[in-house]
Amino acid sequence: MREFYKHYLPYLKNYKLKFFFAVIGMIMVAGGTAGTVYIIEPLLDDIFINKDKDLLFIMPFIVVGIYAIKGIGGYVQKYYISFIGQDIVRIIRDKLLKHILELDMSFFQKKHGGELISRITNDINRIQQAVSNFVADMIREILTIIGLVGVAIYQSPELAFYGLVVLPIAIYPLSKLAKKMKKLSFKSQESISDVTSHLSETFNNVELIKANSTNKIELDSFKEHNYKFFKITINTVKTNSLVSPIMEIIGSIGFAVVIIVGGTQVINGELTTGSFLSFTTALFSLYTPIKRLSSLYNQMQDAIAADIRIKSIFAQKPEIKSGSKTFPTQIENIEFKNVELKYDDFTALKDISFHVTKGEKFALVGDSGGGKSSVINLLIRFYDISKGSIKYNNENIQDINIDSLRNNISVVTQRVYIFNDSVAANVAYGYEIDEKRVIEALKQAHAYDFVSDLENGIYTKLDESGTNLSGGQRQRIAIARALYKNPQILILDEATSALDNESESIISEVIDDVSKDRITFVIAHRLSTIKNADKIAVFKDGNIVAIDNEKNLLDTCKEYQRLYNLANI
Ligand SMILES: Nc1ncnc2c1ncn2[C@@H]1O[C@H](COP(=O)(O)OP(=O)(O)OP(=O)(O)O)[C@@H](O)[C@H]1O
Repeated sequence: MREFYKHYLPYLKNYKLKFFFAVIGMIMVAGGTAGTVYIIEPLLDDIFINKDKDLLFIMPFIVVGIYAIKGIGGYVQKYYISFIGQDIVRIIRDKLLKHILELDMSFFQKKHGGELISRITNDINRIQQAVSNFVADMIREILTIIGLVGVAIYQSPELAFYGLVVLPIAIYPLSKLAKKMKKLSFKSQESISDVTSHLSETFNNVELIKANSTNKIELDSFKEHNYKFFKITINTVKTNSLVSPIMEIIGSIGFAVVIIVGGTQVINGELTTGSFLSFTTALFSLYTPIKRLSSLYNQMQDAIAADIRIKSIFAQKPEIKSGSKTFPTQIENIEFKNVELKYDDFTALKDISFHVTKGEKFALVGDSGGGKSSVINLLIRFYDISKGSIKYNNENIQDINIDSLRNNISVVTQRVYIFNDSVAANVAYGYEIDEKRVIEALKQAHAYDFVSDLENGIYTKLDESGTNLSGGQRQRIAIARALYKNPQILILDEATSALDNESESIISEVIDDVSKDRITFVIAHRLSTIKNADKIAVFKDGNIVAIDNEKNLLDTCKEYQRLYNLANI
């Protein structure tokens, strides 16, 4: 718990004034509660027994006054504490997403999107309870306890001793429950993360699920996760609900002793009825804040578990470090020299060497899994090499600033991302919209014809999943987006695979056109797309078996001949 607050206390420091108001509110609530208990004594002894008429008319005002103080205090405390908690959570959420987005691609390959969503939403919500409400509730309950104990001791120190001495007995079972709660909290957070992951996977693959009629399989597997979460939640409720009966049973023992001792004192005239009643009410009222404190402690375990999960993400650091040099203003050449790439223990690229100069189109072909996309991963520095070197104009890739590198490269893949925004915003993604340039890019990508037929032209809103466009149209929007950036390096990774033959041949011409003053990499299974490439690298099992133009490869490279024959069957 100390660790937890060490982590969040610095955040609380920014809210000193708000916290001060909240504490005033808490003091008003605690004072009000103690006051309601205290007034029982004058109510009974002075008004009912001594028949004090003056007090009879003052008392209703006092009662209303005390409750007003308690009510206003409660409101002030709740508002400021919620404000602090929600604001801290907002800041942590932003920080967590910023941190996650800076992590390496390898992190995202290993983590489910759903799990990450669960961390940013569910786990952080659990922390919100702890950083504000729990602190506030704890302070308020402790102040209330102090107030009530004060009243009890004031009325009768001896009875207070008998009434309160039983409390330590409760500590053992309650601490056992707290330990159990901590374990359950971990399980519960893992389980809700499974539920979220499953949901996100289901919605991402809804096409596949519907096309294969696997609704039932998906639903059954979801039901399993969902039921597991339910069971853990019920276990949590069971554990948490034990706090109350334990406290009450132990409390009743103290009360029984008080009845005997206090009752005797009242009968013998050593204690007034009012004092006795005021005391017993204080004692009764005392069990509620103590019960709440213990329950809060249990819920705190939930927040600690969430905090540990969140910290484990904050502890992840990107291994790919940005260099300090800016990307060359004019790219002249790119060189791979004896490059090796490992994904954990698996060597995906072995001894890769090639050289590309400005204006060239460099094609990568080969069987699936040959290593083509891995070369792209290296070009944009999603991964670092384990051997060899990659140079842009004789500058080592590791020395170049990553943002500046990526700002100069456009990648179009088979998987097209369309954002829930206008065509123009989709094309200019990441940059200011310049209407002229948007239209120019759309024209270059042969997309302007169908875009200008849309209801609002380039300002037509597109669906997030791009469902109001055909596959080929989406692909052309993606190509326009890549061209809008006017990149020095253009990478097309199976970018024409969704296009029909006619569109594909148009796009092939576009590629020829736009590749003149930059370096273009093209991966294509359809060899017709890359027939004009200046160099074609033939990949097999992580190696390049030959690099040449199509004519020479057809004459000399058996692997290329095999691919060519397969493509033309
Ligand atoms: N992130 C990754 N983690 C681990 N292994 C990977 C990763 N990405 C690719 N691989 C493995 O590296 C090898 C090369 O993959 P790569 O995607 O580069 O092939 P490719 O030639 O582009 O294939 P395709 O034509 O199917 O896209 C494959 O065996 C693949 O399983």
